[in-house]
Amino acid sequence: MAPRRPRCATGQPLVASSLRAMSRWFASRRSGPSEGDLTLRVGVRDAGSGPSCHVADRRILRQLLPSRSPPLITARGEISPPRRFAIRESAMTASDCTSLSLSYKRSPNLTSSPSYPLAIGDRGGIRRVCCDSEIAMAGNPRRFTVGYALAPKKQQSFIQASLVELARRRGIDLVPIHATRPLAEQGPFDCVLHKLYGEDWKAQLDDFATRNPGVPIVDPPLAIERLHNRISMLQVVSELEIPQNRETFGIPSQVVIYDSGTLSNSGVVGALRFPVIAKPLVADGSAKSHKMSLVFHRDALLKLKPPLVLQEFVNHGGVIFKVYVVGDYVQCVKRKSLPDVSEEKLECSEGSVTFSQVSNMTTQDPTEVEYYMHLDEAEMPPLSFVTEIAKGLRQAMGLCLFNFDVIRDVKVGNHYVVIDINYFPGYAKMPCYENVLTDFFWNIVHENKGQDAEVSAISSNDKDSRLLVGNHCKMAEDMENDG
Ligand SMILES: Nc1ncnc2c1ncn2[C@@H]1O[C@H](COP(=O)(O)OP(=O)(O)OP(=O)(O)O)[C@@H](O)[C@H]1O
Ligand SMILES: O=P(O)(O)O[C@H]1[C@H](O)[C@@H](O)[C@H](OP(=O)(O)O)[C@@H](OP(=O)(O)O)[C@H]1O
Repeated sequence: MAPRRPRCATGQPLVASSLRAMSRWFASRRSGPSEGDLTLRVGVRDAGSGPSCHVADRRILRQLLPSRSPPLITARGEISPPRRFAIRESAMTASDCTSLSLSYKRSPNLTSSPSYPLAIGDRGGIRRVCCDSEIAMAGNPRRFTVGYALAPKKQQSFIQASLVELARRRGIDLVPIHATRPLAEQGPFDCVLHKLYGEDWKAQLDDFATRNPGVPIVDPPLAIERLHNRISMLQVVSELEIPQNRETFGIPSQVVIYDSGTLSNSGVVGALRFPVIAKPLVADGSAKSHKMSLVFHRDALLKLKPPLVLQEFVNHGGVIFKVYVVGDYVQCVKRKSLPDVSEEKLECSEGSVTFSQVSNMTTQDPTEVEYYMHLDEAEMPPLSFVTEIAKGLRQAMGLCLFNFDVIRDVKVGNHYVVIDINYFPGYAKMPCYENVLTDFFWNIVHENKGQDAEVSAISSNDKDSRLLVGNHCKMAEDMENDG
């Protein structure tokens, strides 16, 4: 049975359930295209407030997304950065002049076809659901090819059938690039996605970029390289100029050690508070680069092998927050991390212990199981806060695909410490990764197509779209003005 028309009476909060009801109802109408590059937008308009703003609360949209099957809803509804999100469940109520709209369209560079408003409210509150469609797509839509060059393990985890299928349905073919054959002989591609290293690969990408100046390479090797050194990696965080209010952030105190002699130099290591974590200076994804030591006392430093970074260990309650960034999309998840080190433990622990890739480890030790039971209860950092950091990092680094690891200093409570940034992390572990990545590819190839044709592919409603300039992604300027 088709859902009943949703209503929200005057004075009621605009809650997720209203939107969910609307979306179910919308889906049941079958009044528009059911395939192709569909974009769902949820808008809210109040009398006199001018153009409708997009609904904003990610929690609302998140609840909408899993309840709908693609392609009717895409994560496109989540495009706005949270600070622009005007509607909060508790902050706004329906009034007689409030209207909610759901719209879908096929392509951002088609002009709007007439909308057909569907009146749904006969008493106050939400008056109408408007379906604005752009269905005047002539003939077969053009298909796009995204070539990917990934190491076998990465390919296996990232290129899931579900991703390939969703992208295919939206007109994007994901095609492997064979590292054993010259890149110039492969293609054509509308975008090249890669996580391969080495001088030969870099030279091939350079050559490809020269021959195909309009084809985005995600991401530029030079920008990625910054993340291969743990000092330059975190330097970018300390250079961010973001107003810090309720929550603050920074990086751990650290020193870089290039030779063994320096490990006994009080002038260099004397300022560090123990315990410290010794991390290989190079972070190139090799097993060696993940091998670390938690060092309790200064004399245990002497057996370490430079080049490395000594970083003060920050007690953080055994929880790490991983913030995944995909262009302008940001998602934060929590994982387990190293447990805190108390003063007592510090005193009775000898030397150092080694560890590797803690956040990906499964827990078997029963005492650990107990310790990590509270992971679920750990409070997440505000999404708006991590999103601001993500946006700052994205712009500063010129990267679209990365995640960063943040811990909360238990001594301070609202101070966060960024400890690691990874290029092209394990996105398949991220909920809804297929939708997020497909939207990302879609935006890249379509925005790029628009640029090629010297046509602004960004409609006045698409202010939060990204522009691809050269091989870098950056936010559209007008986003800034839309806050
Ligand atoms: N300064 C710190 N204070 C407290 N814990 C830390 C600190 N730095 C690292 N850790 C802990 O060590 C783990 C590994 O550190 P880090 O993320 O730098 O290593 P990595 O090998 O680059 O990790 P990844 O597997 O995410 O790539 C973190 O997940 C966290 O548990
Ligand atoms: O393969 P290297 O370059 O070492 O990079 C790793 C990152 O360091 C890890 O952070 C990724 O795991 P997370 O996505 O859980 O952060 C991890 O994800 P994966 O093992 O699932 O691919 C890797 O991306």
